[in-house]
Formats: sequence, C-alpha cells, structure tokens
Amino acid sequence: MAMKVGVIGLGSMGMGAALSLLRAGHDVTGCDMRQAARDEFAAAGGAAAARAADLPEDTEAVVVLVVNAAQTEAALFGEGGAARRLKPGAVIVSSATMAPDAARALSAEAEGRGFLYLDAPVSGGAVKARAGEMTVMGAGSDAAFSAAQPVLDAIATRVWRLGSEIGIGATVKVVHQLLAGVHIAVAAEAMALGIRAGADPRALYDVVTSAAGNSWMFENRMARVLEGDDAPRSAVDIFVKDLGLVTEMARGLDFPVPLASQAQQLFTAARAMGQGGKDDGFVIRVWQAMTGIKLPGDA
Ligand SMILES: NC(=O)C1=CN([C@@H]2O[C@H](COP(=O)(O)OP(=O)(O)OC[C@H]3O[C@@H](n4cnc5c(N)ncnc54)[C@H](O)[C@@H]3O)[C@@H](O)[C@H]2O)C=CC1
Ligand SMILES: O=C(O)C(=O)[C@@H](O)CO
Repeated sequence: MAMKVGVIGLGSMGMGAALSLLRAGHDVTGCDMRQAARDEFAAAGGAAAARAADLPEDTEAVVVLVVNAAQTEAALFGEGGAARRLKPGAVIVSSATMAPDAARALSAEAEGRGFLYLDAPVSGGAVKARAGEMTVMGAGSDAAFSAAQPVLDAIATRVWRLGSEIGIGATVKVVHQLLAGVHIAVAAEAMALGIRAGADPRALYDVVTSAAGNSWMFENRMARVLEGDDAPRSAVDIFVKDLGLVTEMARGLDFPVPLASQAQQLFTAARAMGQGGKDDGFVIRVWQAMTGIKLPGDA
C-alpha cells in the first residue's frame, strides 16, 4: 500500500530511509535544511522540502531521523514543524536516538494532537539504511505498528516489537549504544597499539576480523581507518551524545558504567581536538595525538 510519507532529516540514516521508501513505491517527501541533501534526494526522484512545515498536506506517516530529542521536538511540534501537515491519525516513526523520558514526552505530545507514535530507534549504519535493511527497536501500540507497517517494511529487515510502552525502544537503543561506543573506542585502541608495536595495520585487520576478538564495529570502523576515509557515516559527535545518554540513564539508576564513561571521555577528547564531525572510528586520532603514531591514510 503506497503511502504519503515524510522523512525529516536526510543525513546518514534519513537519506537511506527516504531512498528506501521511494524504491518501495511510496510518495515520499524528504526534508532537510541542507540544500545538498535536498538536491541528492530530488535527483533520485523524491520531492524535497527545506522545512517540515512544507511537507505535503495530509501526510500519513513521518519518519524522523534528526540528531536528538530536541531536534525531533522542533521538527514535529516547533514553529515550522510537521504537525500541521500531518493527517489526523497519522503515524510518527520517531527514530533518532534519545533518552526514554524524552520518547515518552514526545509520545504524549503526539497523542494529545491525535497522532500515533512509534518509539523506533534504529541500527545498522548508513549502508544498511540505504539498502532498506535497518534494525528497528520498536515500542508502541498495535495501532501505531499497524499504521507504520508499510513504512517499516521499506526501511527495515528486522523490526523488534519490544512492547506497547513508549520508552522501551529508547532504553534498548541506549544500552545498545553502550556496546557500540565501547566497541568503537576499544577497536581504535587496539588498532593504534598494533600500529605502534609495528604490526602491519592491514594484516592486523585481516587477522582480527577472522578471529574471536572481532566485533561488528572493529570490522566496520577500522576498515575506514585503513582507507583514511574520515567522511562521517556516523560522527564522533553522535557518540558524545549517545554515551552521554548511557551515563545519564545509569546515573538515574545509581548504576556504575565505568567502560561507557571512559569511552565517552575519549569521544569527548576527539571532539575537543576538532574531530567531532569526522567518522567515529577516527576517535583513533586521540591515541595518535598521545603517541604520534602514523595512521594508514596519513601522507
Ligand atoms: N549514523 C549512524 O550510523 C546511525 C545514527 N543513528 C541515529 O540516527 C539519528 C540520525 O543520525 P545521522 O543520520 O547520523 O545524523 P546526521 O547528522 O547525518 O543527519 C541528521 C540530519 O537532520 C537534519 N535536520 C536536523 N534538524 C532538522 C529539521 N528541523 N528539519 C529538517 N532536517 C533537520 C540535519 O541537517 C542533518 O542532515 C541520530 O539520532 C543518531 O544517533 C542510529 C543508528 C546509526
Ligand atoms: O548502527 C548503529 O546502531 C549505530 O548507532 C552506530 O552505527 C552509530 O551511530
């Protein structure tokens, strides 16, 4: 069933979601304040809008893939937000990574305005987003899942239904980000140590990715470090945010998360070095700054 869908935020993840929806035959408007993103989506055959308030009248579903909860709030309910363009009963697929409390507050606002809301953070990275193969960590009512089904079918291959209570999706995603952030940081530490100790970085990569110490993040992020490709598919700044969500959630539970805290400091150091907009694997530049190692992409 083709739907009139808006995608707000045409960044690493939102562009992939919007293109996947287009491929699936939906009537898609992609929205981003960045002209380059709008041009890319228009060139692929989609409609493009600079503001969420310019989505078509009676949009039936909106996928929100901006950076955080504050941007989601503004994009939906702020001045210039999408709310006025949504059909009564439209479904909001809220996919930015945010705190569970923020998801609950957004859901209450959406419901108060007569919309359905899915707490639907995602995983998989930009490549899987473009392939329509994301994993969705979903929570919401049966009605919301059912209204969003054609959208979810287009953007994801795994849709976890974690319960009807909003906030469970966000909780699971925050815990996932503990792993994702620590795995990236430790992958960078291992690669940096290997380089310093004189191992060939490519050989080290090949061995680790065939052995038990591998992780999805080592394989994915260190490949970019080997290529010297620091264009952001997921930025260092995203992990300053996400590990902040981890430590904040843990603090509220009086729960220690020493590894997440350490990783957060490393991403924060990378940000302080001016690397916040670089691909997150380039947190390795923190070790480079401390030890003077040469990275594979360095001249
Ligand atoms: N990059 C990744 O690999 C993954 C990211 N995520 C999460 O997905 C969300 C999006 O991440 P990315 O795509 O990496 O971020 P990004 O920074 O690449 O894209 C965000 C986009 O939203 C746009 N934007 C912000 N406010 C807007 C508004 N009011 N109206 C229209 N456009 C607006 C920005 O211009 C930008 O293009 C974040 O919450 C992130 O934590 C989740 C899984 C993977
Ligand atoms: O894919 C995910 O899950 C992620 O959160 C990372 O790729 C980085 O944001």
